[in-house]
Amino acid sequence: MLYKNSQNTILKRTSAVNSTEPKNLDKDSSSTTPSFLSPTKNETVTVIAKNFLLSTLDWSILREKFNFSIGDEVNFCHEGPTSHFPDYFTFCVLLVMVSCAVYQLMFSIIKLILLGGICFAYLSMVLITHGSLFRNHDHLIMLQNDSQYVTVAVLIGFTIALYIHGQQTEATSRLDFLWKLQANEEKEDIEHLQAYNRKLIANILPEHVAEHFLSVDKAPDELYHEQCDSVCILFASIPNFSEFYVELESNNEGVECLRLLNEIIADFDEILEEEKFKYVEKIKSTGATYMAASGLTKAACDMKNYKHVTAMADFALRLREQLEYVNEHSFNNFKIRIGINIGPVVAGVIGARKPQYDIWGNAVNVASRMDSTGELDKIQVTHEVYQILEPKGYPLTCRGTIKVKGKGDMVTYFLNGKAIRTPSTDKLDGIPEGGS
Ligand SMILES: Nc1ncnc2c1ncn2[C@@H]1O[C@H](COP(=O)(O)OP(=O)(O)OP(=O)(O)O)[C@@H](O)[C@H]1O
Repeated sequence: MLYKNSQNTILKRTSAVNSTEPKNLDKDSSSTTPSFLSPTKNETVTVIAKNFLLSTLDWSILREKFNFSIGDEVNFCHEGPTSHFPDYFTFCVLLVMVSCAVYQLMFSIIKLILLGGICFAYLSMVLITHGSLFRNHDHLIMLQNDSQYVTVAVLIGFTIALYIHGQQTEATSRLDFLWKLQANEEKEDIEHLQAYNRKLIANILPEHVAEHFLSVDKAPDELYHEQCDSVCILFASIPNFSEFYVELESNNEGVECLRLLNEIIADFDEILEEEKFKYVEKIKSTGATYMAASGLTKAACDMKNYKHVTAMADFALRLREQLEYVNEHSFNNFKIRIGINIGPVVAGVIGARKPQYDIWGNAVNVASRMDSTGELDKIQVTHEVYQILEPKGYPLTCRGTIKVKGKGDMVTYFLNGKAIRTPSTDKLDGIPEGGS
């Protein structure tokens, strides 16, 4: 049945083609018509045979003959513009829609409006203004279905698909944005934490040691230690603080005493912030004993002018002054006792979870002994320290020989005051301060 319809249509169309190109068709037919169907026979038989042969022609020949462009007048089609390939227009519109859909920064609702607009505009052309284009196309290629409505379905389906895709893209972009925001916040938090950790480590450890521990190429279990040749060590203790410390209900079980000790130690720490004490490093405070050292790094060890030793002497004098100030304001009578020594030490960090920087060596033990065997309100120094400070104008008094546990007899000195530079001689002169 279908074949019959097609054949009829072909017959109709070939007659139409014959009317437009009669010579060519005749030529073609004459060349392809066998001799037993020559015009000398019955005319009706000839026409039937010719039409039969034309119906068996290759589709490509027909297509070649029907290669019309839009606007060509074709007798057997409906009126209006005709194109053999109106699908191309549909494909072009689909491409335009795809180019809108791939634009990621656009809201999906705006995409929908845009796609809807394009779809509406094209469909009004397909259905209203240029409907004949598709109908004629159907006639031209003898389709039984209606390509006009297929185009409508394709376009609407495509618009919906692109809208869904747009929504998914938008959701992904929003998620990406939120993740980026979260990642930035986390990055800032980590940076703050890192800065805080750095500060903490820098407070626990000397700057150069903290740098070593914060460096990435440091092995986790590696022991940090260094040999320092000329370190000036100070021990400062307040022996009568134990008399002051009592646990009573009135002083909150001793907390108020600790509060005062904390203030004293904090004041000592604050003195170290001064530029002139940059050579001095606090090592630790144990109870009412404060321990400091200078010359622990190459930069902080001045072997020419012994600035790290003079800085330590000045620091010891400042500690004494500071305690006097505390006494004045807290109505107490604390007494400080200071010992200073110089010598080689080994510096290192012990512990992993709570690392502690410390120094060890005979020089440290002797410095501790200078404190423990010293006198209240006095700064006792060894002969080595005396040899450095004395030429620099510091007033020192020889104490004589004392017995030091584990060291035997030692000649020690008391540092009496600061050294100042007199403008006339440009030499360092000592000005005694307080003590003998
Ligand atoms: N790194 C350090 N930190 C604090 N104190 C130290 C340090 N190194 C040594 N000392 C102190 O130096 C002092 C002298 O030490 P040394 O080893 O000569 O004697 P000791 O017999 O071990 O000590 P002690 O007589 O106090 O029992 C000791 O009281 C010790 O506490």
